[in-house]
Amino acid sequence: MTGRASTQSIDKAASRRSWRIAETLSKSFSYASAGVIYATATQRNFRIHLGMGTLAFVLGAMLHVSLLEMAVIGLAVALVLAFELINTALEATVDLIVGEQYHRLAEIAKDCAAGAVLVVSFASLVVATCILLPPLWHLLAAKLLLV
Ligand SMILES: Nc1ncnc2c1ncn2[C@@H]1O[C@H](COP(=O)(O)OP(=O)(O)OP(=O)(O)O)[C@@H](O)[C@H]1O
Repeated sequence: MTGRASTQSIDKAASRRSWRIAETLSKSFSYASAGVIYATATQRNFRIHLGMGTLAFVLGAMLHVSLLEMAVIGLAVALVLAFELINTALEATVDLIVGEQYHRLAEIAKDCAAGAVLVVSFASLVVATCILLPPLWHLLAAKLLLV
């Protein structure tokens, strides 16, 4: 079997097992948007990260950081939000499998997924601080010296 033929047969097998499939690109986009809307509506941490990300963008704009620095902040914020979405997906999958029962492996899976979010959140905070703190410090120092 060629590579393409085997990919097609895997796709067919996967679609047979799915309750619903995205037949068009626009439907695929709308299902993905539904995931983001769900996380925003139900996940407190997602909302906190969204707020922090917005704050970083506003600060960046106010401090006139370069376009490249804004792009780095954007990537850092997107990374945290994407990890939060994956964490939410994993939590839902674990709950689907074990329900309300305690299972040590469910605990490990959820704790590790939350740990992954913590690691990227911390790294993104360091990145944003490295970019925003020097100009913020200059601005505050200039204001204090003028007073
Ligand atoms: N079925 C389970 N078996 C064992 N431990 C579990 C189970 N479900 C949850 N836990 C434990 O409870 C913690 C919180 O689980 P929960 O599903 O509420 O995640 P959460 O608080 O929504 O996580 P996050 O803050 O990352 O969104 C998990 O990190 C895990 O330690």
